[in-house]
Amino acid sequence: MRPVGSKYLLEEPLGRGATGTVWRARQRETAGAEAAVPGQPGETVAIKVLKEELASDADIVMRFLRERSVLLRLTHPNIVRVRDLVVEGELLALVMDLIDGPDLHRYLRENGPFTPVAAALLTAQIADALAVSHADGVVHRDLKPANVLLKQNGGEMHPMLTDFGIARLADSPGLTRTHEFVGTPAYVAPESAEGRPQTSAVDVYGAGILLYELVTGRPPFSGSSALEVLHQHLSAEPRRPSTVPDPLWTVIERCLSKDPDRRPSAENLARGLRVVADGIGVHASSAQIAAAENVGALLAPDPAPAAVPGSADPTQVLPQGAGSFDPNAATSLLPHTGGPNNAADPTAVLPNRGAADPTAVMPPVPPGPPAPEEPHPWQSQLRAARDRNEQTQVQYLDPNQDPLRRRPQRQVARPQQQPPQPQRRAQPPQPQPGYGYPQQGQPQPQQYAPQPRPQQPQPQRYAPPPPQQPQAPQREPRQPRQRSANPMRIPGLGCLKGCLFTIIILFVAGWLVWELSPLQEWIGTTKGYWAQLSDWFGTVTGWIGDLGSALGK
Ligand SMILES: Nc1ncnc2c1ncn2[C@@H]1O[C@H](COP(=O)(O)OP(=O)(O)OP(=O)(O)O)[C@@H](O)[C@H]1O
Repeated sequence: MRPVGSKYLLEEPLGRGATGTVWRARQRETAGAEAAVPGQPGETVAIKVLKEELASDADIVMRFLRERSVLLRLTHPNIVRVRDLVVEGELLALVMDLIDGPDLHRYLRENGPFTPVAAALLTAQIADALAVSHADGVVHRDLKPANVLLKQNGGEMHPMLTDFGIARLADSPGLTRTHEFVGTPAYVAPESAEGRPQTSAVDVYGAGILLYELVTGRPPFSGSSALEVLHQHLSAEPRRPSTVPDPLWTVIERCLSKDPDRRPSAENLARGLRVVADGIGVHASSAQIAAAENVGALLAPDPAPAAVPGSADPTQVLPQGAGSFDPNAATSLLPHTGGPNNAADPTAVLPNRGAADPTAVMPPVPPGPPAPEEPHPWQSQLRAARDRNEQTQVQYLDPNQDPLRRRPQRQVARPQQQPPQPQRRAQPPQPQPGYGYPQQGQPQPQQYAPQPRPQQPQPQRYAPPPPQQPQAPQREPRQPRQRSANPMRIPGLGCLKGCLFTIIILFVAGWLVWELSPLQEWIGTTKGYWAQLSDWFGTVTGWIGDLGSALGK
């Protein structure tokens, strides 16, 4: 079991998509105030761990953080609730409610098409969810059966729309800087394929495709390549199956209109579908049947559709050759350069000169790409989020501020240990402001920033400790020691040397006394010491007298 942040433990993978892997996970402890749902220890959740290539893209990480509030605030009975966002090192994860049930793509594959009534009622609930998110300015942009989870409520199935905001994340400049488009070919609205301005009407188009697929078992447009599918979205009309009642077909046709302004708003779509469901059921009254036949009048477009910022580029052209496409796979990932298509993967990425910034409601990205070496404006927020989620951090602490080092105050307080400091500080500053020795009272960002950028605070908590080597040349050269060349300081060595010296002196003195004094004779004759001394004195005196008389002659 792998921890995600300090609050969650991944238990087993539930499924894998283009943008990441969804895991069943368990809450270890209650999440903090930054989570929309704090949760209880032991609670089971679903966690979507975004792919490494997304998590390592700075733009996507920033977008993820910016969209935190959007993702966390979207609540509706038909929207899978996002409980928390985790940023941990290079890992980005969305913590969601765990939905017990299959996704709609799998359900369709295993059980075949829905009845028209069931399809209308199920799509009406999805339209409810879209209406709420569109009112909040959020466009899903990747509506497809795989993103609808079927929650089992007793015998009933309750559709829950998921992956809000994920298409917007994947469509970050980090992935689209080579002009790609993010989407799933079978569900892409014509204006998205063409790179025209996109609005919430793209979700209504996706709902129309989904509705068609629910009643027929397959999406309306298919082909041998993604490009072929996209061309059909642009120019082909959907073929009407004989099993689809007139009123339902009216709704599908309006949703699949090439002109986004002709598509109903999500709210009107939900209302229209319920009227249709009532009118085509076996117990429908004549009034309900008549209302269903007039459903077209209910399908008014949205007067103020939510826009997808940055999606307007009339110069958009379709890619030249986008690889093969498996129409039976509900999802597909197309390479950025339009190479071969891997039909097993979900969300498609196709060349597109528009769709650069899918952020719908959050503050726009500052215009123009930042200089590569400049810190991203959101970097401090990213750092803060990472700090909050990371379990353990080793952080550098200025020795002067380390309470463990400061504790033995006796040493710090000694006045005789401080004198070299004022001398060093009095020296003129070095011409390398970024790497100066950390001094108390100076702002931290300047101490550790590799480049002097006073306006933009640098993350400092995890900056490596400032190198100490540059300080060494500033020290005063030490005077060579005069007293000893021995670099080792042995306690008591001076005392030992004094003792040895005394012993040598005593030895020499004793030897002189032994040789020059009458000591030897005295010991040999066993005389008394003073008698021997007076004999010796008499001998010396006599010897001096003889010497004097000899000199006098
Ligand atoms: N909240 C959830 N609770 C339970 N299962 C989930 C949850 N979210 C996703 N899953 C399961 O995980 C699988 C993978 O989900 P994911 O959203 O990554 O796939 P996808 O929609 O096919 O791909 P993508 O959206 O990335 O293009 C889904 O098939 C679904 O069954």
